[in-house]
Amino acid sequence: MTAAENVIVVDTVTKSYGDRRVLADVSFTVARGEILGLLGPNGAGKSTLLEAIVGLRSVGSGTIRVLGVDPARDRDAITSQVAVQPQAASLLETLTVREMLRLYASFHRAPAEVDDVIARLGLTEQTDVRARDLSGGQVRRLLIGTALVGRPSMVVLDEPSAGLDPQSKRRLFDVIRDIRDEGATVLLSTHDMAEATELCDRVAILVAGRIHALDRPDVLAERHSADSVVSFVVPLGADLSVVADSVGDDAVTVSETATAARVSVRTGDPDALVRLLTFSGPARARRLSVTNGTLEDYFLDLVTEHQPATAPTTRGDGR
Ligand SMILES: Nc1ncnc2c1ncn2[C@@H]1O[C@H](COP(=O)(O)OP(=O)(O)OP(=O)(O)O)[C@@H](O)[C@H]1O
Repeated sequence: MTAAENVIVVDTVTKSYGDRRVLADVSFTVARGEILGLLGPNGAGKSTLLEAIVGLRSVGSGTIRVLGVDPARDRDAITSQVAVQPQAASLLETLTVREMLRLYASFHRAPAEVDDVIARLGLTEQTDVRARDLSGGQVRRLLIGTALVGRPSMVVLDEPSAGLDPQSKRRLFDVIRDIRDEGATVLLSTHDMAEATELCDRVAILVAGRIHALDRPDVLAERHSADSVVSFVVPLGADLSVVADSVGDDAVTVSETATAARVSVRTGDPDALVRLLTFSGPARARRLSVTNGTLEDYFLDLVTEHQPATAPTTRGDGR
């Protein structure tokens, strides 16, 4: 990838509020046509970083370039090309969905077709419904529509799918993928590991103001060092000694229902355990499944390792 393709370049950025450091040596790039997800526990610095990237916050040291310009200095270039998902408060509640999107479209030189955006968001039935009469999930989709209607080169979304039902989430993922496929760059923050795994091309994990990992979600999931979990169901009272002898008592967890026992076994060699179960394990083991490390496992590893023990302080006025 050449530097020219990098839409976002963040280089050794540091930011403090008073003597409290909230971003420390943060560096990364995001390419054109890429979806980058920012993951981090509460207070990790995600919003501060997103706001700095769209020029709404200054940084202490380091540089940020978005589409080749300094976002804090060249606000016009940023506002015309970067869409930020607005807050609900910015909706005019007496306007209908179509009126609202037409209004946002009027701010741009070459906006998308409003009815097309409405259809992509799955809001066709609500086209003539006023904003104040929409459900929470519909409002959220409309807000994202206001960001998309200007056909931006880059989109910044803060927890875009929070509060959406599974079907709306799926539709939103499709919309976000579409904008990526059309060549836009998407930067989003999320607390939802499934969303990050499914949607993001790469994920940055921010803990206590530092990026501790940045890679494809499947690569990060594999970095989780813990064992796989092999699960199966056996009849109540089944003899599990051959399993316990092979992996040790501590690795075996049994939860019993009225009719059967679900057994979970942690192991570094799931293949060997599956062979054991197939050829010489407890009789009638069924519903066998193997789960490997997930992005969430690795995320929790990093948080445990790097999160300071003290709780974050409340916000001051250090903007
Ligand atoms: N204006 C401010 N003045 C002082 N401290 C601030 C200010 N804004 C944020 N902070 C502090 O900076 C740290 C990072 O906050 P930020 O909102 O960027 O985290 P976040 O990762 O977005 O958290 P969340 O997931 O809870 O939204 C927090 O400890 C927060 O209290």
